[in-house]
Amino acid sequence: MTHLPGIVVTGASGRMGQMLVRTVAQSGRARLAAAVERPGHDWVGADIGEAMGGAALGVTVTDDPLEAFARAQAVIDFTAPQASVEFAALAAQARAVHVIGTTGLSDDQIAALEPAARHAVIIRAGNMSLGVNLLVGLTRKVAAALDADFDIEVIEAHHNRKVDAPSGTALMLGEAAAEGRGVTLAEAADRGRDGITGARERGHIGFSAIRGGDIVGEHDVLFAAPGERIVLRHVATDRAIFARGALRAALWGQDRAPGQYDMADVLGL
Ligand SMILES: NC(=O)c1ccc[n+]([C@@H]2O[C@H](COP(=O)([O-])OP(=O)(O)OC[C@H]3O[C@@H](n4cnc5c(N)ncnc54)[C@H](O)[C@@H]3O)[C@@H](O)[C@H]2O)c1
Ligand SMILES: O=C(O)C1=N[C@H](C(=O)O)CCC1
Repeated sequence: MTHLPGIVVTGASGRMGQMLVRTVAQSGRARLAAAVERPGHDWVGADIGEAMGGAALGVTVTDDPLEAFARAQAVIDFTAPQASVEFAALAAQARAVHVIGTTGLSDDQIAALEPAARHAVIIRAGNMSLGVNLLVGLTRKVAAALDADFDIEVIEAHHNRKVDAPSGTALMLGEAAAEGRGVTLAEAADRGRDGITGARERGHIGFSAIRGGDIVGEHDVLFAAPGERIVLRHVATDRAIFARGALRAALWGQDRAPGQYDMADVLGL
């Protein structure tokens, strides 16, 4: 029996789920303790490695999250908003670190995580990559240095299967821009322009979302003023960057005090 921390991957058949299964299994720093899918999914009962089209990994896909979480030290969860809220309560019951990559949570769903965070570690971020988390800091800094002559626009592009907009990353970047400006994103955000919108309002932070093909994730923060523009850009070309960040978070969370954390905490930014 190995003493490496056991990790459960939820949503194991998904784009991120499969990347996480490979990342954990090949890491040498953790072991894949379980793979969870929703009840009724074709993969439940199959070996996760074989279901992914490769060699058996000796881990059978289960639809019983609590039983799986109870056998592990951490849960890495890139699924869907309501599933992540439910998993937070179960992970807290099992005292497992819960790493949440799921995006698109409503304010109420985010608030619903708080009871679980009183008993266990939750690490949640709309983007787990090092590059984006550095870009968040740069965005805050540039926004603080510029006045409202610079219109701020966050432009994001993702694959055609993505269900939420703006992306979690775009919202992180928007929050950072708002913080730099000394305003709240709730008061400054301009989302979903269509039709006769009127001229752009000074001080607003705009969002645009592109969806197409297999784009992994691209984000620009545009600062546009009369006579000049600054563009801060991150381009993801491989989902492995998110999976590596999530595994790093799961290991970092071991032995931390219960509470809610983000990737800036994990990366020491
Ligand atoms: N934070 C980040 O760095 C980051 C990076 C990539 C994707 N994401 C987010 O991760 C989420 C998943 O993205 P994806 O592209 O892998 O989606 P996907 O649709 O390919 O995968 C989601 C998986 O979750 C499973 N699932 C849904 N409800 C479930 C439940 N109740 N129990 C068990 N499994 C359940 C689905 O069956 C599916 O296999 C999205 O919210 C996406 O925005 C975040
Ligand atoms: O593929 C996705 O979905 C992604 N979601 C995150 C977001 O919403 O920002 C991170 C990038 C990929």
